[in-house]
Amino acid sequence: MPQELRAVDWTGNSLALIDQTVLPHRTETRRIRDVDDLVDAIRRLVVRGAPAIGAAGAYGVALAMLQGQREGWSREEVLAAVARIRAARPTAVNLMVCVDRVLTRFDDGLDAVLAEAAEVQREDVAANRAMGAFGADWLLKRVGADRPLRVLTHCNTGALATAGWGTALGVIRELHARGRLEVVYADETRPLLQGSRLTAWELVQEGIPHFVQADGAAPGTILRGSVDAAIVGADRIAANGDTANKVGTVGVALACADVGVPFLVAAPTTTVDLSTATGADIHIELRGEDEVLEWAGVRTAPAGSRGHNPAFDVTPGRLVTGLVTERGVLEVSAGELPGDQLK
Ligand SMILES: CSC[C@@H](O)[C@@H](O)C(=O)COP(=O)(O)O
Repeated sequence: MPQELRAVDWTGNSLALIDQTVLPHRTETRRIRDVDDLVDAIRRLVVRGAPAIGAAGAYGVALAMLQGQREGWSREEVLAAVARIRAARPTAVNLMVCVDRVLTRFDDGLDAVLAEAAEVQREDVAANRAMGAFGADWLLKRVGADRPLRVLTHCNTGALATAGWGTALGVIRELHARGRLEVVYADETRPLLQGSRLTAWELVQEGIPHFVQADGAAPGTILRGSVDAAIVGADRIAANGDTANKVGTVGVALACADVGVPFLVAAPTTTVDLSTATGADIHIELRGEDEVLEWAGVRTAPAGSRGHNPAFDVTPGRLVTGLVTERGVLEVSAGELPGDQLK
């Protein structure tokens, strides 16, 4: 993928989002000018991935201000619209953190808000680049093999999921750039296929060798010894290291722990939520039943079945071998995260 690709971009008076619901078959950009359309885009995963929805939320403050100017909203109405953006999805803490950060410039006017949102975006790309280097260094040392590595990843954590480059996929891209990557096992990521549609698309753009596999294949692939490390992203990391990420992640972590394969979480410090004590306190988004009862809009489960569709699961901190942030790698399985190193 060309590095310039931006999942979230500000055009001057609107937000341009690459529509991730139609990839990889079509590359289309949605122009968003209204708060309702942004909330809908976040909920339907037109824009998705914790850092990318953080960036969209940051620009969403400017969007609400502009819509407020056009439609004569009061200050309270603009702030209520911002609150709706902030609550569009509950699990990824980046959305709340980025909206709150940009809101601190609200009283300084639109230009100040836009400058802060642009800074959120710039810092995210820089954090991803740093994580790529730290994660690759750590993995090569930890695995200690003098051959290229075979890594497994779950969901999509690349340029599409961030302001640019990627978190876990950024580490993978860095390994590839260093000539130290043999192959990626990309879990397809049921039910919305972020792995087979989005990660595989990014890997094809980058010329990175990969297999797409069913989520159910992941533990077996790890137990067979075909994987040197698993690398995933995160939507929220609690103070004790418990990590919410796309549903299916915890099975990967359990298999890695069983065979002693490193399980690495790559996430910027904006994903770390020290005010949430443990994973049990993380609000896990429950999505519509149809996403699991249907396939491409056609009902597959029998009439009478109910669907259970949590979008995320929580991997206990004890199963996380290392947490890569823009500051370096923390080995977290020993217990509580050292908060002073993360904020
Ligand atoms: C760098 S993205 C990290 C996480 O946000 C990612 O792994 C994930 O779970 C995304 O879920 P999604 O529902 O597609 O927004």
